[in-house]
Amino acid sequence: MEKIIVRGGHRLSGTVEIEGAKNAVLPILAAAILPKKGRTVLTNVPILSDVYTMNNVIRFLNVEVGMDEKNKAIELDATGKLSYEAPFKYVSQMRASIVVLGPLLARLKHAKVAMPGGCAIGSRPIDLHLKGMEALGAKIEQHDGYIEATTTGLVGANIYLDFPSVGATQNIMMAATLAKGVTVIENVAREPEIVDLANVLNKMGANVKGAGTETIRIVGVEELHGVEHAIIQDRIEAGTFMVAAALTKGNVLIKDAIAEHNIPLISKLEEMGVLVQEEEKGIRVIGPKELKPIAIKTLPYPGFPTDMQPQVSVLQLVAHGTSLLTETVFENRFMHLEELRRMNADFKIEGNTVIIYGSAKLNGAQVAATDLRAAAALILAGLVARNITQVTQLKYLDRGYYKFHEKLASLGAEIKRIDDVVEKQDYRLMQHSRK
Ligand SMILES: CC(=O)N[C@H]1[C@@H](OP(=O)(O)OP(=O)(O)OC[C@H]2O[C@@H](n3ccc(=O)[nH]c3=O)[C@H](O)[C@@H]2O)O[C@H](CO)[C@@H](O)[C@@H]1O
Ligand SMILES: C=C(OP(=O)(O)O)C(=O)O
Repeated sequence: MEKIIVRGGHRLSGTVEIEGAKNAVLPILAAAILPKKGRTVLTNVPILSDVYTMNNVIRFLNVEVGMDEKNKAIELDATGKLSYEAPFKYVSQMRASIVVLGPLLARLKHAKVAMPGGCAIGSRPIDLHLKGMEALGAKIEQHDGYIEATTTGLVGANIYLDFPSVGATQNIMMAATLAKGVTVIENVAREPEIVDLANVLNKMGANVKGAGTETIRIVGVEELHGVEHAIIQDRIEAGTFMVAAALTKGNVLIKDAIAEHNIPLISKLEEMGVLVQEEEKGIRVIGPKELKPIAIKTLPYPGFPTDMQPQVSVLQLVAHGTSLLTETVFENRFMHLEELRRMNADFKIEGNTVIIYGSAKLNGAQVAATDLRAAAALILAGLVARNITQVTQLKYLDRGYYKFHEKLASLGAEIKRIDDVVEKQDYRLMQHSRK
């Protein structure tokens, strides 16, 4: 079994580089289904297991996909005859695969996509995606664990989303690019990743306006063409390193991080006493001697991101005083805290709020990640825990972080990633280095 072993107590310092955003590249790979002409070349692509999974999904649909890991680029060609079915085998590995529904429907008038199901952070229905497709004129049937959508031709419509779902906004936006007439989607998600997708679609020849605001207006076009595009920086990876710096009383420059994408996080870090400076080369984060407690409530963008909630909960655990953490986006995103209890965390869950008692003297323990950001949170806790923390279930970490332990090690953390074969030897080495 692979695990990350970390010995706490080291201040992080130096410069760290951030990858392209997972949550931007995944829908953009789905968008590469749309162009009937030309190749699409994506750069600044993060090398993550989710990206390989999405590549497999669209390869199965007969899109040609060439991944160039060295240059962090992907070349895509969807000009051949495409297939309309995204099977369970791939969709079950990653919920985000549901965003192929809209592009397939737009391009082929037919899509059959396995139901993605929920995950460890809660039930994750897709009713808003389907409502949008139906409004555009698709007939939806659900059978044998699949959603089958057919249309004689999508037609623009006015759509109001009951909740600003990121995936539903992306799916409807992509479907509407090739629909006849005008589509207006209200109460849409406003995340930077939505804006990145809209930029790609517009480069492809679509007419999408308003991305980043509450209303998106799309005028359908006849066809789209391939483009070149560099994926935006990952604000959640950047945020995770900001937390690492704050937690370890460190001084870290997060290179090329975009402050505007992380305003709620930065403002909460400042409230805790962390110094956050925008510099020419990125964002510098300097941790204080003592963190102050804070109240946090997750919300759709531009509110505090749910994808930073587990990491920030570790700051709250060690802050001096009682903090509150309210999760409003997902119904079950506190599982990392139960693992952190093994490390001496003290908190009480009341509905969707956690009372975090703070001033924790975290102790190293063996803990297991339950999802992607839980994995990051447990490793962060290990950075400030006494003795050794061992984190397993790294498949979750690899979904969203590239060389996480190497980046932390380059900043001064005592951290290793090992498998069973070298485990005993490396573990002994770490024990030894302590003496
Ligand atoms: C690949 C990707 O970009 N993933 C992000 C995306 O996920 P994802 O697109 O799945 O998240 P959504 O914004 O759709 O989901 C947010 C909430 O809306 C609910 N909902 C969603 C769709 C729907 O049809 N019906 C419904 O009720 C979900 O159950 C959840 O409670 O946004 C989330 C919220 O910022 C992030 O945590 C994920 O990292
Ligand atoms: C929840 C996340 O991703 P996904 O929607 O892909 O599960 C995440 O990135 O934290």
